[in-house]
Amino acid sequence: MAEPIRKNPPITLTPEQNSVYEAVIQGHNIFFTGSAGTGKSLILSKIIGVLPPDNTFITASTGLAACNIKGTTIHSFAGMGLGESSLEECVKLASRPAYRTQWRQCKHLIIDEISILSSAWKRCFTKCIVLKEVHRQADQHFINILNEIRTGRMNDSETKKRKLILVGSATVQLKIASQ
Ligand SMILES: Nc1ncnc2c1ncn2[C@@H]1O[C@H](COP(=O)(O)OP(=O)(O)OP(=O)(O)O)[C@@H](O)[C@H]1O
Repeated sequence: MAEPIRKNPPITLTPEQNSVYEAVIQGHNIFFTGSAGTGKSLILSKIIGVLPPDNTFITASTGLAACNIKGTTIHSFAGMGLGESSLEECVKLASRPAYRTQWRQCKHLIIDEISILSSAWKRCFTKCIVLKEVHRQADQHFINILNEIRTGRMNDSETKKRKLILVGSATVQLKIASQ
């Protein structure tokens, strides 16, 4: 007889992760971020799972990021090209029937990888949460490297250690390549 398929137990959010989830439930416009492995994707999937699909639009700033969350690009959602025209022209483009319907329907707009977009979005959120606790790996040195890559602040005195790590493990190289 075939073995029954065992499902992994659902992952419980930590208090800092839960603060993001709760803020969304409470209706905040929220920006959340954090270094690699802090659980951003996990939280996002929980949020997507709980918001009503008929009025929630899942988008990202790039096609690749959009694919990862089974969404569309923000540009495709908004219907105003790259949004580089005048305000008047953008409103006109977004008012075309297909886009007007989406905008009217939309009560929750998720934008992944939002930092890539121009900074106007920063005025839109009422809460910002930076996740600190890393769950993917316990190697603090490696975590520091990932954080430095993420913020673009490379520390010269750390370079030698970094090289040792990069040469030492193919897994690490792959992980760095994907950040
Ligand atoms: N509360 C938790 N309990 C157990 N495992 C967790 C928890 N949060 C996250 N993880 C695990 O840690 C790993 C990293 O999580 P996730 O991919 O969501 O992080 P991320 O911040 O999106 O990372 P990246 O920025 O690299 O994409 C995953 O394997 C995830 O299942």
